[in-house]
Amino acid sequence: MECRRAKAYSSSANLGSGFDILSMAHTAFYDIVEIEAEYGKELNITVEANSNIPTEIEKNSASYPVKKILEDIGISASVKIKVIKGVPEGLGLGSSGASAAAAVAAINDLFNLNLSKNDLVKYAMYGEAAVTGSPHPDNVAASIYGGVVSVISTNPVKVVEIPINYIFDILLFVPINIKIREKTKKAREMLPKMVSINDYVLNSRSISSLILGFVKGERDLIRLGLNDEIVEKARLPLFPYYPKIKNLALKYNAIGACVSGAGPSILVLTDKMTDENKIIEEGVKTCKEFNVECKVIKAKLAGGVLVERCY
Ligand SMILES: Nc1ncnc2c1ncn2[C@@H]1O[C@H](COP(=O)(O)OP(=O)(O)O)[C@@H](O)[C@H]1O
Ligand SMILES: N[C@@H](CCOP(=O)(O)O)C(=O)O
Repeated sequence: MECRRAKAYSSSANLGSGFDILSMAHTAFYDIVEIEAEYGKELNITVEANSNIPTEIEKNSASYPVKKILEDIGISASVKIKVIKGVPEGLGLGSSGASAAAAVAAINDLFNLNLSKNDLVKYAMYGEAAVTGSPHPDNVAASIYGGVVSVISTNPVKVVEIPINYIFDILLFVPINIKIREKTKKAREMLPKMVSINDYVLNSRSISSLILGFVKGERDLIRLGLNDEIVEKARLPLFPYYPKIKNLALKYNAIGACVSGAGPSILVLTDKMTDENKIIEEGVKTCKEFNVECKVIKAKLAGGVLVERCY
């Protein structure tokens, strides 16, 4: 039996106004997916996990993309998938996406499929569909590519890595006593069907400012770009402490702050001009005011998914 082990990092999607477009992989957490397989008469997949995630093939974000790949290519095999969760679920840290990213990379290597990174993203999106009902591409793109990515097309999938020319650190406020079942699915249902032209223009300005800020290495543009008028506002009941945390992050000169994915975690970008200690101290107090216990995780940008043989 051949076996591959893949490691994929957590991610923060959206980055303000880049809903379903932008995402950043970070070293805060990672998932490991191990896949063992041998050719057989028919396709048979089993999945086990070290946490309480669904183990039905079509409901787990690691196994569903594997099934899709093997069916499309026409491979009959007996496949055992082991998901070792490191990314906590339902906190806006791309947990389902990290498993999906690791799973597609492992199966690609195991069967020598030579799928491109964009193909891996395409299949990993089935993992998000399995979990939220909609195949959002941003988290899986970041976990597969690493760094900061922009998904500029989904049909066909095309992901662009954004060159980062400004050095920053990452702080994540992660609420540890909030558990919302099917959080991203619910958060997507909160979104408006129509947006005003005014909000559309403001968001377009923000996204262009953020991308240009990263590329040109200009702090002010990144700060201006980390804003959103549409998605974060519609979802505010999921993270009522966010405006206060964002205000104090800006007060203590963070580069900027936004909701991490669909929340409830908050992403703060910092640099040497930032008073990180104050942000952490006052941010944790702010969470408490809302009866939320926040753990603060310091992280850096992470690389893309890695695959090795299991021994
Ligand atoms: N392999 C997996 N890893 C993490 N969550 C999974 C996985 N498979 C299914 N799920 C389900 O997906 C949900 C978490 O995904 P989601 O709501 O998108 O949050 P997030 O991606 O922010 O962690 C949970 O309900 C979890 O049970
Ligand atoms: N673009 C998606 C991102 C969801 O990220 P998650 O980490 O919260 O699952 C959305 O905003 O719905």
